[in-house]
Amino acid sequence: MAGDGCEVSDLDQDKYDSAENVKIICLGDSAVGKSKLMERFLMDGFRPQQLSTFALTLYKYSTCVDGNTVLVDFWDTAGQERFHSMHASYYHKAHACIMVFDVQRKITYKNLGKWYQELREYRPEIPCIVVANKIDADIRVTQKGFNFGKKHNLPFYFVSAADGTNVVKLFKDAIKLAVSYKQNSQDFLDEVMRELENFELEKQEAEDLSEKEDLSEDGEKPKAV
Ligand SMILES: Nc1nc2c(ncn2[C@@H]2O[C@H](COP(=O)(O)OP(=O)(O)OP(=O)(O)O)[C@@H](O)[C@H]2O)c(=O)[nH]1
Ligand SMILES: [Mg+2]
Repeated sequence: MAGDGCEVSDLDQDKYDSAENVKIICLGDSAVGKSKLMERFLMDGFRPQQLSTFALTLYKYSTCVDGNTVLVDFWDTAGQERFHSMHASYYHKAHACIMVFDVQRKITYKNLGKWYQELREYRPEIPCIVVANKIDADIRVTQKGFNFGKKHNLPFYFVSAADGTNVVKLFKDAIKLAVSYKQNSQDFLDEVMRELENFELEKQEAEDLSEKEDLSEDGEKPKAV
């Protein structure tokens, strides 16, 4: 992405502290359609960027929420989810999560519990939307009750990356939730992290100061008369 000035800060998590940036992550078993959903939503203007070191793809998207420009980074994984565990940095400073399962494979629905548990370990309070993908394969699945959403009090959508059903709604809602989370949250972990960062800074300052004092003491030793 030459020339747009983004390359340096792409993985600079501090940018998510600024008001206009939000980070939305996607979770779920391999092959449930996470990437296809993102591609379907971003088709007109998506700019995939393969960062092989981190094995993830960032999709950048700019939109307007309540009259303000919002830059969204959608984070998509490239394979690690097969091991049912993501690197902590994937969750770090995320503002919303889209959690996907495949209506054709029961196991991917069963595994939502594991994904949700891991999500909550890192991000106890961010909004999370549960998504039943591939409904085009058999529309009758929409008659079924999938209780995971209800059980955890999470919004639930039937979607299809293949024919586009509900995809725009899903992503627009996810962005709104991410922005409102960012504006209103008093996420306990965020607070703790901020406190810890301040604490580290203060500690460092104190150490620097005492080093200086030691030095000046050395330099001003009373001379023997
Ligand atoms: N019928 C149908 N197939 C879909 C749909 N979405 C994705 N697929 C297919 O499912 C397969 C997996 O889709 P991906 O988007 O690559 O899945 P993923 O979750 O990103 O998989 P990993 O990157 O391995 O974690 C592909 O063959 C897609 O064509 C859908 O809505 N309907
Ligand atoms: Mg993928």
